[in-house]
Amino acid sequence: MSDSLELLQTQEDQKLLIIDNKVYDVTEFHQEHPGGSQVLLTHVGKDASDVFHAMHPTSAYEILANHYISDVPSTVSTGDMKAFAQDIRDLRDHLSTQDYFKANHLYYFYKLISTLAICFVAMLLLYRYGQESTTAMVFSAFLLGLFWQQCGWLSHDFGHHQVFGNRTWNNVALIFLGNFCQGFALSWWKNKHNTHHASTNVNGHDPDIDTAPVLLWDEYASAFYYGGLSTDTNNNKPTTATNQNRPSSVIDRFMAENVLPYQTRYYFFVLAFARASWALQSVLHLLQVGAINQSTPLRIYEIGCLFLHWVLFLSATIGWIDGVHHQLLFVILSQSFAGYFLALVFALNHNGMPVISPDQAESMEFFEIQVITSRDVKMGWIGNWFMGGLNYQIEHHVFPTLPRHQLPVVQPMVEAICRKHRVRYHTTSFIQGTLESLESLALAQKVARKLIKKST
Ligand code: HEM
Repeated sequence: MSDSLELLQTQEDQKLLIIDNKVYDVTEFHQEHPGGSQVLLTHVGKDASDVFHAMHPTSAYEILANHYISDVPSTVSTGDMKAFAQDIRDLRDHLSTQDYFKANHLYYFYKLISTLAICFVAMLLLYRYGQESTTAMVFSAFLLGLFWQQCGWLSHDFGHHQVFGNRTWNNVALIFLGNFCQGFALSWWKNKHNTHHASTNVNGHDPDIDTAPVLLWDEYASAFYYGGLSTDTNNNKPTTATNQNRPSSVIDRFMAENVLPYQTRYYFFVLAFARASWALQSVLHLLQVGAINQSTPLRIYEIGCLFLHWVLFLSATIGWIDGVHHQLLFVILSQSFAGYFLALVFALNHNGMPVISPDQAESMEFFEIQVITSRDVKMGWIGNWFMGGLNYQIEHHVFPTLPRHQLPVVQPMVEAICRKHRVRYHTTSFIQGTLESLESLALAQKVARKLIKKST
């Protein structure tokens, strides 16, 4: 791969990438890229073949042709990993010809109706008993939290275009489930989530592991965060793709000295705020940046759905619950339940799995990175339902557009290829996976304690 990439060392501002042994110039295109500029920039200067095939419909191939500039000789990274990646590509082609990528619409109809039914029961309870029974109000908050979580998984499927062949319909469903039902601005999520898929667990590029100053997930993050603090004083803070705008402030230092060295103690407490914090970030993103490269009707629909969500949620809370204390309790409980239901699953997907430096990522195959940084979790049917199929995280990362109901079918095929090529394929239980995440927090915390001692 490195031989090919030398061809990409050109004029300073030119942005080139390789797809299927052809060089493309995206210097101007990246700003109008329909998936957003950020995600495309993660692969400038690299071989983007597999990530391109994983994320695009056939219509994108026509646009690609407009940016072609030259061919490169066919040389790829190490022999073993080249063979591994080729086996995964062959499997993808096989699955595609056998229609595995075509969703069962009946399955998704059932998912939609059963998910909306949870909301209906939650609202009915609140409407009928919200004024007289605290237990009913608490149970309603629990169900609403569960509804938001399930909506999250369903919008995730539409967001990856797993359901409809027509991408506009996927976006329409995504915005209904995400913005209207769940209260998240989906443009924010799409941009963040697709960047996460393009550079999973790559330090400084994957926004999902950039959670400082609240949590540090690995020793790189600790070293970077504490290193940044010491260079701050010289106004010389290092920057990466995801943290360019991170403020350097008294708060950072306070967190570094008094909070982050104890992160394992407050980890479970902080999960309660996960949903509220994501919702707030997403609304702010929509107001500041706007919906990414979408048509005007979709933008209006996105903003309108989000506005309606919060108006209806607050109206039901104020109208159907007696007294400010109970109203406040309902808001806090419903947001916290959803926070736990979402974050406990997210933490299992990649936290505690290897974190890769950008230099290492350069010399690795896309599929190799996806497999070794993801974790599958063995669950029964209730667990599968609760985790929304994300417990097949490895298969989802290898084939993001594969419909959820196909993940268990494809799982043994992906595992067999990994075993054949001795690529680490990690499967574990819910509890063991959570303990692994905690261990990585503990390690990062240990490093943080050493670094803060050094800097004082
Ligand atoms: C010259 C190269 C590229 C071209 C011409 C291109 C073109 C496109 C087009 C046309 C779409 C819209 C597809 C649709 O919804 O109809 C799209 C979406 C997208 N692209 Fe690219 N792309 C390029 C490179 C990349 C690279 C390198 C990445 C990842 C690193 C990437 C990631 C995405 C993502 C995540 C989406 C959003 C899919 C969604 O709607 O969820 N693209 N791209």
